[in-house]
Amino acid sequence: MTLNLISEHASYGGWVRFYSHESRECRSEMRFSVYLPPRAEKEKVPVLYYLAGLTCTEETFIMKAGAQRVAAELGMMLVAPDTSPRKARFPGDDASWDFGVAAGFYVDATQEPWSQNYRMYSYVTRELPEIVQSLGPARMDRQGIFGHSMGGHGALVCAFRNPQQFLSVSAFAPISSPSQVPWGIKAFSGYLGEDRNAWKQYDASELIRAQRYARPILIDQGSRDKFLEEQLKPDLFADAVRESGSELHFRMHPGYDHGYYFIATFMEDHLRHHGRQLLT
Ligand SMILES: N[C@@H](CCC(=O)N[C@@H](CS)C(=O)NCC(=O)O)C(=O)O
Repeated sequence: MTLNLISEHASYGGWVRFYSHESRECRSEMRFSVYLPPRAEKEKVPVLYYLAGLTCTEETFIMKAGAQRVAAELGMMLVAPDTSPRKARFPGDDASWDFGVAAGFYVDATQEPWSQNYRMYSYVTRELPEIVQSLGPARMDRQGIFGHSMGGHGALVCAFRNPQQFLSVSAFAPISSPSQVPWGIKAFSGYLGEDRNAWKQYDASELIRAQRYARPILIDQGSRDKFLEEQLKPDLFADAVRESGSELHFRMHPGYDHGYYFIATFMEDHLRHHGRQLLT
């Protein structure tokens, strides 16, 4: 596999890098961004994956979330993949912003034609970590994952299904009960088909109801998020967590909306949350 360095930019004493490569799982070009903290020049560091939301790219997080300063201080590597394949094209894949291009929902699609390339779950949990390992300075025994909205859903699912791999998890405004909200129903019907049993493995509420997650889960939510009532429904997830006996730190922030001004405000708290699990 050839990794193509698209660009690099000095940042807080470390490096922001953008890469592209031919993906084994997605069978087309994929892109991701990386932040290497200064400490990575001298020793291996923990790695924290960030999954972005609908309409986002591998640039959104690294440009808007303001995570590099604290990642540099803590000595944590950041990795943010794109939200879907882009070069594999199918009819209707850009007809709406909540399905198809930039809306991969971090699942392995089973329905044609999406199943040919839309394999974001395997990409994030298997292929991307292999690539990260090949970069050199990542401690692969210290991986965490977080994300926003569709990416918050992805992060919770990846962590709950792979608790040995991802030792910490958090989310901003996640779609945490996708089987019960319009965004999730549309995506899962299209990518996974109509059998709702197949949806459970990608539904954070269903997954946590069936197991106790051993580490604290941090979720931040803005009260003025226009998607809160219809798409996010954090109460459903909180109920499921309660049933499982897991530890949820859910914070509702008055006045904040769904966007990156909200995310940037609480980014430091999330990085320190992951640092507490990973920097040991
Ligand atoms: N296009 C949508 C908004 C999509 C949206 O809010 N996307 C979120 C993730 S679900 C995001 O992070 N957008 C990128 C940004 O805010 O920079 C709309 O018209 O309401």
